[in-house]
Amino acid sequence: MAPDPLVRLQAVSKVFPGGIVGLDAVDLDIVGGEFLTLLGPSGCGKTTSLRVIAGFESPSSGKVLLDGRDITALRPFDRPVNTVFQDYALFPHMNVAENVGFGLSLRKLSGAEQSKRVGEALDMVGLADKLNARVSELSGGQRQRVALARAIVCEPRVLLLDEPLSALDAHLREQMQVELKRLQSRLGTTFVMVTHDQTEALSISDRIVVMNKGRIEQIAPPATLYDRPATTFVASFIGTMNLLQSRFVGRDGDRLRFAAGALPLEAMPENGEAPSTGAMRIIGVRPEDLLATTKATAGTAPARVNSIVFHGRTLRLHAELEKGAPVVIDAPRQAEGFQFSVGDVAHISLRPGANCPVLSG
Ligand SMILES: Nc1ncnc2c1ncn2[C@@H]1O[C@H](COP(=O)(O)OP(=O)(O)OP(=O)(O)O)[C@@H](O)[C@H]1O
Repeated sequence: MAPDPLVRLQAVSKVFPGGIVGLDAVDLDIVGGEFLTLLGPSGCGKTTSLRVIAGFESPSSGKVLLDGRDITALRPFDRPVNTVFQDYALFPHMNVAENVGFGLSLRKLSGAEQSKRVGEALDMVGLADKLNARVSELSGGQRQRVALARAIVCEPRVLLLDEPLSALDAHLREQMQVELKRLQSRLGTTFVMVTHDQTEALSISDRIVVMNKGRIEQIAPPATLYDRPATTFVASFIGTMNLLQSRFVGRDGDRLRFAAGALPLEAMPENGEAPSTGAMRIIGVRPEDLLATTKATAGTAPARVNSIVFHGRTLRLHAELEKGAPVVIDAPRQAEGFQFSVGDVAHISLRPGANCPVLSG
């Protein structure tokens, strides 16, 4: 049985003035202690979801529950929830300790207790030696850490993070991803993060919620989302996925067998159900699950190479199958006999053992 959720969004909709739908009947269970990421393109409803949990936005309909209690009408400051904003929202005229202690000073804690907790929070984010520094003297990464310390010092049940790393350069961002995950594990606090960066979501989260147009497309751990996306939207949003139209031709043990032109495809059964024979379906195939050879053999499909892009250990071929269907293949640079040029015909086949999901919608 699934554990009781810490936070539950129950049929939450948000319609903004002018009839703009921010959220459309969203049901979401957030488990205590997990690192959950809301991922999706601009305008899909990520920030609105976060603001509804924080209490900055009230739903047009539906409920927000915390530990089974209805908190929909509770004001933000009465919720055991804290938010780290994209721009950090630090007070420039205060030093680091004052910024971190600000939330505590609103509570009735002794001065000694406040200093102890500020010290501990700064220690957690590796800034114990910057207690008296001015915010203006800090680097972007250090400001980010101060914002985190300020959010965790009040020991919220849920920490909400709205694109917390977007202001950092790529290198620092990757380092902070590791730190953020480590901090979350140490605290055991539930983190809910918004990002539109799929690499960030995949590397940091226990579970990812993929959103599209105010709705949830799929909720799953990173590997499941990558290996078994449920819909064409998720498949195209997470990594690169070839979407091949294919006709179901029958079963082969556990595998479903499809034919896409001359390229035979195996796919995973969806919920154990096979489509009816002859039905056209969309199959997702990762670029690394396709092989390209110079010679045609049984089971290969010809594709004209339109471009070749250097990707480090692999070369990415952008090619066109018969009838103009685009296909992307990642080929190891060292592959024996790898000698394609733009304009060549590559003969494409499925890597033996590759698992390709059958996608809906
Ligand atoms: N205060 C508002 N008034 C009117 N429309 C709004 C308001 N806030 C959000 N919206 C609309 O609701 C939809 C969802 O917005 P939201 O900010 O949640 O998206 P998002 O996924 O966080 O996007 P981004 O990645 O660009 O921040 C969008 O169409 C947006 O224009």
